[in-house]
Amino acid sequence: MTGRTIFAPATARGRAGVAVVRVSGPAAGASLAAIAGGVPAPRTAHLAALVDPATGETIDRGLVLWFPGPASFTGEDVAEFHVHGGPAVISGLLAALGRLADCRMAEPGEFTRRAFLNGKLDLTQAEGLGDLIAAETAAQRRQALGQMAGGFARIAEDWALRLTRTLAHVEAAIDFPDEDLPEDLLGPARAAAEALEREIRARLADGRRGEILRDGLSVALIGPPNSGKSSLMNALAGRDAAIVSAHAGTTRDVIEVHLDLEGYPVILADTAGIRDGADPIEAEGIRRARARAEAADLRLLVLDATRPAHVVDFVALRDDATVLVWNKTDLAPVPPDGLGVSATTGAGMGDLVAALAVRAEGLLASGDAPVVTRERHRAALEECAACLGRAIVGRDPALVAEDLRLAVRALGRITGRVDVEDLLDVIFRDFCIGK
Ligand SMILES: Nc1nc2c(ncn2[C@@H]2O[C@H](COP(=O)(O)OP(=O)(O)OP(=O)(O)O)[C@@H](O)[C@H]2O)c(=O)[nH]1
Ligand SMILES: [K+]
Ligand SMILES: [Mg+2]
Repeated sequence: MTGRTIFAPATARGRAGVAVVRVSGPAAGASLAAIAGGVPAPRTAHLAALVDPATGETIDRGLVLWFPGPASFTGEDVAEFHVHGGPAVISGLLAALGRLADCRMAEPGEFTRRAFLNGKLDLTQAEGLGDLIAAETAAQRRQALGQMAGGFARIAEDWALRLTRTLAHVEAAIDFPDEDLPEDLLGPARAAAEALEREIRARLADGRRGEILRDGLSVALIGPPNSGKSSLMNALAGRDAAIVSAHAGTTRDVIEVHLDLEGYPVILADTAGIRDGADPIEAEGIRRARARAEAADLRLLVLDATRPAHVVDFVALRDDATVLVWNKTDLAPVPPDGLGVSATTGAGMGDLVAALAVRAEGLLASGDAPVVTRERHRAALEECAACLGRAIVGRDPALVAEDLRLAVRALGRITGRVDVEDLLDVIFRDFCIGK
């Protein structure tokens, strides 16, 4: 498959009122001429009969749009075909496009890749776009939009520019070693590196809120057998996701449901009841329950209100990230601490959801500040901070310069468009003007 012009459905597979097929590349205009009988005015919807040039058969009547580059999503010439969203219409259009010169099906992500290569967006914005398409809750959508707007990219690029200035000063002094003592020279650079390292470390100490929001907050239901963990999960999910029975030791595998908790995404996990003396299969379930509880961002310790003495068996599992929930309050009063609910009658469920939402907000809300949303960002910032740490204690100007250079490179990888040498050129040009 060759061809510099790519095409692909922009909408999901299946039957739909409308499907959009996008074409990007040098032959995008030619594809409109060949199939829609002409190229409409830029950025204006135009109704046309869409004809397969190979057979002369009409595929559909639909809207076509023309976005000449560089003012398009990819920065290239782009054509859009808005057709009826039936499988035969789409396959007919794709087949017609595939027979045109220079045209081929796009690889996954290729439109966005071209947009990146043409400087339409940086890597964090491309990731934000992916996150927006995957967003299931309002908080995820807000975070993705913030990242698409370039908030995090601006911070990373500002840091990279500051750091490159510092590097330029160190390098300039290395080139003129007689003018200054290394100590005088490295003092300001060290101070700048220290300030930046502090800023980066502060960003990293964010409780991973951006990453957790992307993935969903992991909440585990734990407790003794038969306290009603599965009943509670079903009540929260609004469906029979897990088996409920009066038999102690019903749940063995970890069962997950996805919830939208007032805009925050939650992955709720039901687990095996924890007790001693279980058979080997149940014991494996209990091992999985403990592992999930440990990995969770938040735990709901579910106890049976008719058995308040159970609370002493679970003191070791209680911490700041654990909410105590007394279930079966339709049978017994709520013991002193914790939230009372009844999975059977629904009593207290509203309060439980509200309490969970408050916890989720505390863990995930970031105000409007851009945050680290991926391990990739975190790894780059960690590496940058580590390089700065070395530069701060370094005594040899050449080695300090090298560490600063590596620190800028690490920042540059976040957006994928910072080049140390380019930045240095700009900065040294300023130096010359000043001298
Ligand atoms: N009266 C009453 N019974 C409940 C309530 N919640 C659960 N039950 C009953 O308690 C029993 C155990 O419920 P499950 O949801 O299976 O409990 P579990 O904690 O998941 O149990 P394991 O998976 O065995 O650890 C079932 O008979 C439920 O019908 C409640 O709020 N009130
Ligand atoms: K049970
Ligand atoms: Mg269960």
